[in-house]
Amino acid sequence: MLSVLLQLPDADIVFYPSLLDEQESDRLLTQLTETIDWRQDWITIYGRSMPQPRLTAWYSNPGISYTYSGITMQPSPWTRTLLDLKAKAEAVSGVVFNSVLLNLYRDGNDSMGWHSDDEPELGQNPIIGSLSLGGTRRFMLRHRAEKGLKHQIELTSGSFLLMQGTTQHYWQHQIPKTKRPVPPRINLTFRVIDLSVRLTSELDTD
Ligand SMILES: O=C(O)CCC(=O)C(=O)O
Ligand SMILES: [Fe+2]
Repeated sequence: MLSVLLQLPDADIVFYPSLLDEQESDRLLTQLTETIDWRQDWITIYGRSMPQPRLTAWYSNPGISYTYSGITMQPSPWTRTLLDLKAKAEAVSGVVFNSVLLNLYRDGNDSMGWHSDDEPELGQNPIIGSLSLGGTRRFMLRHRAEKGLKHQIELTSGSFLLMQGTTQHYWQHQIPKTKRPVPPRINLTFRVIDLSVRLTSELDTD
């Protein structure tokens, strides 16, 4: 499988332009749009409550909830289709994932702001496998300390982006809004949640 290693300091990011072909990607976009248990969460920014600018869903092995930005997501059980996609992501990356966060960007107004995926339960060096389906969106990266260091990559339908090593320590990423008309897009970020970290921090707070 063709892959491109991004030449970025303090990062380990590999891009696979075509994990899935166009026809397969189109079919999956339609199927997942209709069958996933999408939810609209609300977020509070500067004391104001507003709908998160995308729909989300969380699927995982039993008992793995996920908390980020103050939202805790209870898992839905794996579906046949998600398990197939998980197997494909695992085959190229050599990583065994136990969960996936899905994001549905309905149009160019949907987005995800600057962040690192660095919650404690993602472990010391989080491994994240990101599969994109549908409309191409721009994925922007910026170094947290070296402000001039930036990179961007167009996440096309069927592509897979693997982030690992120290990437989340040193870099943030975002999907900005766009005024260009863009078709709907689904992104699946397969993750490895470390349950022992969860257990320890829960015990600590008791
Ligand atoms: O939609 C994307 O490509 C990025 C999603 C993302 O960064 C995340 O779910 O943490
Ligand atoms: Fe992310």
